[in-house]
Amino acid sequence: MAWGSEASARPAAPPQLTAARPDTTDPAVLSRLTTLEVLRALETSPRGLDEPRAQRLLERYGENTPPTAHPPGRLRRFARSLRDPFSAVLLVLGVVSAAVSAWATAAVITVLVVISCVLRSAGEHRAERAAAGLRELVAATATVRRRPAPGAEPRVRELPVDQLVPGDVVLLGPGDVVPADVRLLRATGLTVHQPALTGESAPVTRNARDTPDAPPSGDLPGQRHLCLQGGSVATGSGTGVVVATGAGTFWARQSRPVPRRTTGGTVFHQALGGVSWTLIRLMLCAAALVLAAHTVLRGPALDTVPLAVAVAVALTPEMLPVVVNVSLARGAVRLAREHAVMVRRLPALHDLGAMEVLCTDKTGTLTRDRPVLHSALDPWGRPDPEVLGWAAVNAHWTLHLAELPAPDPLDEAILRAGGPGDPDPGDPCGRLTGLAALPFDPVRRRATAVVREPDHPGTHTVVVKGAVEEVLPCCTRLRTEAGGERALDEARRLEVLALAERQASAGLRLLAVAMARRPGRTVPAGLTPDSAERELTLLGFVALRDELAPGAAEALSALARQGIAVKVLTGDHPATAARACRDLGLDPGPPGTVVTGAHTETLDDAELAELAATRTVFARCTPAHKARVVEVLRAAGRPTGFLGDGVNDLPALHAADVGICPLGAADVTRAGADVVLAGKDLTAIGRAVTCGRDTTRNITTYLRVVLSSNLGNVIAMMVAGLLLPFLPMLPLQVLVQNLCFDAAQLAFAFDRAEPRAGARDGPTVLRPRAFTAFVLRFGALNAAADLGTFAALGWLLSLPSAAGLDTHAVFHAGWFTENLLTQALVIWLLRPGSARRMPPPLVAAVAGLTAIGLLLPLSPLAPALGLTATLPGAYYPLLGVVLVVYAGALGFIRARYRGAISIL
Ligand SMILES: Nc1ncnc2c1ncn2[C@@H]1O[C@H](COP(=O)(O)OP(=O)(O)OP(=O)(O)O)[C@@H](O)[C@H]1O
Ligand SMILES: [Mg+2]
Repeated sequence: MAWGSEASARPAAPPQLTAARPDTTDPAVLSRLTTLEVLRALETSPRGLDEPRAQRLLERYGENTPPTAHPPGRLRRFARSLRDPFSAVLLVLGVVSAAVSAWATAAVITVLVVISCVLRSAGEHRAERAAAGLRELVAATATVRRRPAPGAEPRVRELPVDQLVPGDVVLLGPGDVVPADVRLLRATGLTVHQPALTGESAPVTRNARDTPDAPPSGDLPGQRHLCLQGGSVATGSGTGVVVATGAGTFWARQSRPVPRRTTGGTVFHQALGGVSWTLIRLMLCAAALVLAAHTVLRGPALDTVPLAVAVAVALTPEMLPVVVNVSLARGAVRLAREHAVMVRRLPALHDLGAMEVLCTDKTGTLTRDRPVLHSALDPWGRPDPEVLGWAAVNAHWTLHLAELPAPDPLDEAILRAGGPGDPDPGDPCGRLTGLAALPFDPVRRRATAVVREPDHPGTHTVVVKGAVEEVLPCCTRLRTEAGGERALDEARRLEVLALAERQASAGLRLLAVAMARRPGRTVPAGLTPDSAERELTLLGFVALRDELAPGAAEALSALARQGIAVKVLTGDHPATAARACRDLGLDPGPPGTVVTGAHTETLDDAELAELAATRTVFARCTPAHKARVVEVLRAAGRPTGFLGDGVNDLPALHAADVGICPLGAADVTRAGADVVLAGKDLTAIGRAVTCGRDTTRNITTYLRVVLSSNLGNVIAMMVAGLLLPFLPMLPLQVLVQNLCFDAAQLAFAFDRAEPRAGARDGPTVLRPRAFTAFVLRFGALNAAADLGTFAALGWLLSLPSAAGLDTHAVFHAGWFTENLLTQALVIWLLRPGSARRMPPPLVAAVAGLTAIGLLLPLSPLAPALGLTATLPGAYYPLLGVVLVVYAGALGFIRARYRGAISIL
């Protein structure tokens, strides 16, 4: 690349060996050394390392893998899974049982907790492994300058980040993640985002200094001439030498992992927390009720405590964390395999399903960001090739002088069309000399280059290009039709804006180009936007056309069908944005309804939330504007996703419940996104949403089946407790049947929701209220089936033929069998979708429950559990009748409340 070889022409510091090599990873040492000393210590130069030496250094220092915390061991993971509310509550119940000497109850509870924790930690381990595998697929690269052989000319190339070694010279540009600890050699307008390192959320300025500032406390992140691993470039560019990699970096030495985006507080965590606490409250109420009812009826008795405990345990969906984890991990793996969508944070899958609004960036996401030149116009709208020439001068010299690792697509298009950067086509070999540059940044929306023209000795020529609304206020004059200049009065200004509006409405991306010649001999020291970008003469515009991204229109219409509102938040001109929306089939609203970033600043959060609820397009947004729109939408209670590719999208990506980035996004955007689309087609978003919804639906089905059947049991147990002179089911029996049911429920994690053709589709969130009505209805039905069984058993036991049978044991065995069989029926019939097309794990669960229900009371284990082996033969036909009636009623209610079953 040209700017790489240009830079290499500068004299290099000869590599010298020092007797005692200072340790450049030591903050105290590093903060003392000059740039030259650092280069010497690392035996490198601004021309970069040669490949053979880099190989040797790689062997010596090892790979530059970002330091991650040691993956927790089995025991740690097990201990961690004890921390979830269900395990904690169960453990308390176990302790209560032990306190009243109900040892069997305490033992079964312990077994339940252990099984759930083992399964959960194993599931998490597998999910983490899968996620790590996916992360590798989106691993980043660094731009380095290396020489193929010791004497050869340096070349700039992309290198996997883990191959970097101390001494490598890296180029940093907007959107790059700082790949290692770097001492800057050059920097232009460089600002780095490093909230995790300094706690500041705004980007911090970085510049090259030969002699470092004396830091007050040896605090590396505060030093302006260093870019530390974990930061990312917000604007500008820089070249630096790697001083520490892998375990030697600042972060590794803090023995903390490079922080990722915070995961707490998303829809998923709130939803799961809400559901868990609702259930825990329900469970405690039920236990208290059982205790109170039995005490009132029979006076205080210690044996009701284990029963109350058993009821509480029976109501606890202790497998919920396991089912949630396994379902999410399976969904993520399926998305990766079938649709090339990487879910980097598993709960994001739930949040995708919950998403009600998707905010998306335009350029690079809905459009391809491969602009091609359409026209170059003077301020009056007539073709003028000279304007393109000056735009190319600006693009060429900002690239060169700022040493950007890669040109921005707009600059690339201008350079492709405008040649090597000289406005005079008669002399294309570059008579100009670049002096200084202020690279583009998304807040200023302009780029400036200062050059020297041989025909204008003693002057500097400032060339500015950027968004029309940003360049125009810097202009005081404009080119006339005759090639002269005149003052830019208010009337002209309005005319120019109207021309820009017309061009933008045609879908063109428009850049204004302006210049000024100012006296000056030397390179302007300390070039600032204020000093350079003023009193310019407007030369005209370059208009570029960008194609729509493949599949963007289909993706948007699929999202609309899925009930997701799409909003476009772009840095581009309102009219260009509105036109792109129209071309994509998204209604931008009547003319004048595009909201601008500047306008959002005049509104408070409530006003902006109101506006954001109804408007579709937000244009001329800075990164902060984008993030604020996302924040107010979220604060209004609408789960919000953000889809974007650029460094200007990062704050919004972090602010959203789910951050999604398309293929080809900047490194830092990929690193910050929860979901990465690795395929070309944007329609994968719709599929990811469907997968998220299916996963949530599986979890909800699990909760509904488990809770309705458990609630039924508890109601039946309480009613029977009031009617019978003995405990309707012994605590141990409650727990054993609970254990069987738990095992069967794991199958829900393997359920595959069926295509919901024609059904109303919408965002899915785990919401306690969403299934309370369902659970009550089906719970009552389940209780009715239990009570029917009690009646049948009561009648059988009153017959003369039953004389001599152990009434309690027969009753317990009869109910035990009925319970497991009704639970099998519930799994079979309450699952959404066709009962005939159940996946094998669910078939196995139904068959297993049936077999245990029928055979356990007949097995040698029965007496130990207080179940008898001699159920009267007449019981089975009666049970058959109860089950058939129950199944019929289930089917009836299911058909009646079809909507309630298939939709949350
Ligand atoms: N290299 C550049 N030089 C000068 N001006 C630029 C350059 N790149 C972009 N601009 C101007 O700045 C505006 C904002 O750019 P920004 O990167 O924030 O958003 P965008 O690329 O237009 O859109 P989106 O936010 O949808 O990706 C652009 O519309 C353009 O007018
Ligand atoms: Mg973009």
